[in-house]
Amino acid sequence: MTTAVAETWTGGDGGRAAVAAAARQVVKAYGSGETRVVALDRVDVDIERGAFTAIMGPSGSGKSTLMHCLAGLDTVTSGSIRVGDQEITGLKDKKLTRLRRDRIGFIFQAYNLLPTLNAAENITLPMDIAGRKVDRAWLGRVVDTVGLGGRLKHRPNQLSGGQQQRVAVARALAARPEIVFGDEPTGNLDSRSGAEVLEFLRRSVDELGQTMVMVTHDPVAAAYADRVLYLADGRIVDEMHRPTAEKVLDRMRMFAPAGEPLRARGERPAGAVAGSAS
Ligand SMILES: Nc1ncnc2c1ncn2[C@@H]1O[C@H](COP(=O)(O)OP(=O)(O)OP(=O)(O)O)[C@@H](O)[C@H]1O
Repeated sequence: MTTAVAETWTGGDGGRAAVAAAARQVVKAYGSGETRVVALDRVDVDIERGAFTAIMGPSGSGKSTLMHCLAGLDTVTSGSIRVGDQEITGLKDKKLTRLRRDRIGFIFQAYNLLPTLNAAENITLPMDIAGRKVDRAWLGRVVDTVGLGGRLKHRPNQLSGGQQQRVAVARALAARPEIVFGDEPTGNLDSRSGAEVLEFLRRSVDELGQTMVMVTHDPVAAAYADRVLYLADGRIVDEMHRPTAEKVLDRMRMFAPAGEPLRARGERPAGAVAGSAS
């Protein structure tokens, strides 16, 4: 299988597209001549609105590239990307920047919080910079959902890693983006803090109706999603609905290149130093 597309483009959600983002025949190649690398090879995918999608696959299979192309962080070599109803392929930098700012949220492995600002200020910073009014009622719900109520006046260095990542999650959700993309959002956290953050991501989908897309290597993390897409050599080779960690691990065994060690949360490949595993 090389496609993961929905049967219909729009649903009954008041005319809003049921598909939050889509890729059609997307090719992304880096370099040229002998050094040309095809990171995405004619990928078709629909990201369902209001659902939690995980993207998995071996190292180098194109997970981050797919996420970056869907989020307008990178351009495609050919094919097209839509966010909602808008074709973003070919948009000029300024328009892409505005689209990312207004419609997309990001959570990265590094929390990227400003050390001099407290949690509340970090959460509203992107909106303050954009000159957007903060919707206090919504912000209250987001803060409750990620469980930060008592810590809003704390600076990042007064918070644990898990709490800092929750601030980053709240920052991503605060502006009510159409989609939140996470690149290994729990990659730097111990399993307990990671589970907390994943539970908040799940709640943001269930209770706030957020659309979430997460790149992960971790079958336990992927089990929080509604659907897992598997990439190999730049193609979508499989997908799974209602995953469990065991089923994801079994599927990973099927697709792991010979000799590549499989990792579950907390396990690191031999010789890796803490924090270096991607
Ligand atoms: N800027 C770049 N220049 C050249 N090649 C690149 C660049 N970015 C990615 N690639 C190549 O594209 C392929 C896909 O990379 P990508 O980072 O998307 O994989 P990934 O599945 O996210 O890997 P990992 O799990 O290791 O993060 C790899 O072969 C990678 O070396």
